[in-house]
Amino acid sequence: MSTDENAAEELLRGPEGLGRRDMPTSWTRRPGIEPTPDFLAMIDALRALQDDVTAAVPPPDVLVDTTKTLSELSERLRAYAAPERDQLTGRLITVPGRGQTMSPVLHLDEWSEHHARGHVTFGRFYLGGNGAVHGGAIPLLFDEILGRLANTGGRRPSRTAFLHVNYRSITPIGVELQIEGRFEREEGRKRFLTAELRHGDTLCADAEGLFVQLKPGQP
Ligand SMILES: CCCCCCCC/C=C\CCCCCCCC(=O)SCCNC(=O)CCNC(=O)[C@H](O)C(C)(C)COP(=O)(O)OP(=O)(O)OC[C@H]1O[C@@H](n2cnc3c(N)ncnc32)[C@H](O)[C@@H]1OP(=O)(O)O
Repeated sequence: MSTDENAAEELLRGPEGLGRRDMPTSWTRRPGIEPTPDFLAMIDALRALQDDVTAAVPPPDVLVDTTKTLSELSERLRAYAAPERDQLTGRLITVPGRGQTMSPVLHLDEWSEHHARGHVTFGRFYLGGNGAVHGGAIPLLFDEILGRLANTGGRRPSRTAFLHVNYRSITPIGVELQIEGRFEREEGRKRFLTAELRHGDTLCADAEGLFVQLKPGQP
């Protein structure tokens, strides 16, 4: 088993981890819906495509061909569109990246109810300019790690009320970065969390997030 598969197993088991039993049902995999290796392979291929499209400067004939193929693929998948409750992308919380391609794949190496540590590599798709990750992509990653921490440990569901991000130095694409998040404190429905993103000894960005516990019936 790979480290990620082990991590996914632990995530399911708990007891201290970001266990599936701690998650509100609507956000977890519904019984009977399992991520198949084929589905995850499709997501990996899409991630690679996003990176390749970003970097490519193809000649006109290749462009025409590629566009035709992409349109055909869209049409083919559209026939299998499911309602949100049955959707797989983004809901596979035991799989690094959750089976989605919006944010980069967050690999969690260590976690508890109050702390999480992991690593991530932003691909070419996330390039802002001059080798640096786009400033809008970094909050995606912070929301991911803090959102998980805010909602683990048997806590009731919460949503991000604010996410303050400080960009301390450029965040390079194509290299492994380290990320760490902490559950700092709770005041009534308010949960305060912090996180840092580092490249080696360099602090790239840090964040403070407020997550507010939802009241019954709040979407
Ligand atoms: C259902 C979630 C379950 C998650 C399950 C996780 C498992 C999945 C695993 C892996 C995924 C990882 C990734 C996912 C993470 C996702 C999290 C997101 O990104 S959510 C999308 C973005 N956020 C929104 O769309 C919120 C939109 N806003 C709202 O819905 C409301 O404004 C809400 C709920 C945040 C608060 O509204 P009120 O009406 O319930 O409460 P009021 O009274 O306004 O605030 C309560 C207290 O909070 C303070 N507060 C609220 N907003 C504040 C702000 N922006 N700044 C400062 N204080 C604020 C208020 O001043 C108040 O404080 P005082 O009790 O008086 O001390």
